[in-house]
Amino acid sequence: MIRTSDLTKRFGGLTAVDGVEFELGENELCSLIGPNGAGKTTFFNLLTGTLAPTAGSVEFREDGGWTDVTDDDPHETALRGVHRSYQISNLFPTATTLENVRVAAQAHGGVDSWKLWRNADAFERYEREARAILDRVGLADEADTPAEALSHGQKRHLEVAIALAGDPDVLLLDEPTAGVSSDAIDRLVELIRSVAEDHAVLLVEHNMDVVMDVSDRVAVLHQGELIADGPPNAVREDSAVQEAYLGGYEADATGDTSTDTSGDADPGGEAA
Ligand SMILES: Nc1ncnc2c1ncn2[C@@H]1O[C@H](COP(=O)(O)OP(=O)(O)OP(=O)(O)O)[C@@H](O)[C@H]1O
Repeated sequence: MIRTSDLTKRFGGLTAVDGVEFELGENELCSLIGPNGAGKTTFFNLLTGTLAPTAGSVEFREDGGWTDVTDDDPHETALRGVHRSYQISNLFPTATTLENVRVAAQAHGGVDSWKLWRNADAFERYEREARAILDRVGLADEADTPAEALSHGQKRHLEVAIALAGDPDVLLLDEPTAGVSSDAIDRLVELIRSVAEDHAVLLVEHNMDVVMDVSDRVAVLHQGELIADGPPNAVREDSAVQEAYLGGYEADATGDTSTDTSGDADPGGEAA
């Protein structure tokens, strides 16, 4: 669905993303992992057009061929079907859960979607769409709750709902489990799994139990370079990956999903 060639981003003398060749297939769930500062967020920002690359290209698959979207801005990439959730909450806090999703669905509908006085049915259509999405992400009972009153885990579900409201083909999820309690993580993992059944998903995640559990593929960035890309088990055994990032990680046989490899510099998100 989306691929990069020699994708590079430099900030002054620092190469944050270094010649990355990457491809995400239809309905594939790939996790992007790596230590703090490895370049994961920068890579996301290059895919969505939030940042322009120093070199290389981004292409998106549409109409049976590849379209060069390297110079697209975030609005253009969103219209093509690339949507992301954010590490830092991007919600309207005082608006209800339903309104947050309805506004996102309406925004995707384009300029005419705001001329609701011309089309009385449009408002209801977007609201119906929003309710169906809330149902899918398990927030139907919270439709009238202000976003700020949701639990931390529910807010992460709402962020996924907002991304889904853009009717994406490719979903980029930026640390969706950050700061979420372990019982809420199980529900979030189920949601990620379900979303990946009909979307291509690229997941940035520090919780290795989650990564090993849900991913079809794992890609590893280290100092901006893609040092491994393959099935979870093969990547876990890879000696370069062990050295750069996974040193000491072993899957927890008890199913405890608390393992977090984000390192000391950043505990991986806000408190629960
Ligand atoms: N706008 C910027 N200007 C200068 N340097 C930047 C900028 N954005 C990121 N960097 C640097 O680029 C490198 C990669 O950062 P990035 O945020 O992409 O890493 P990351 O893998 O997402 O880290 P984390 O896991 O902590 O979120 C870091 O050294 C960071 O300091």
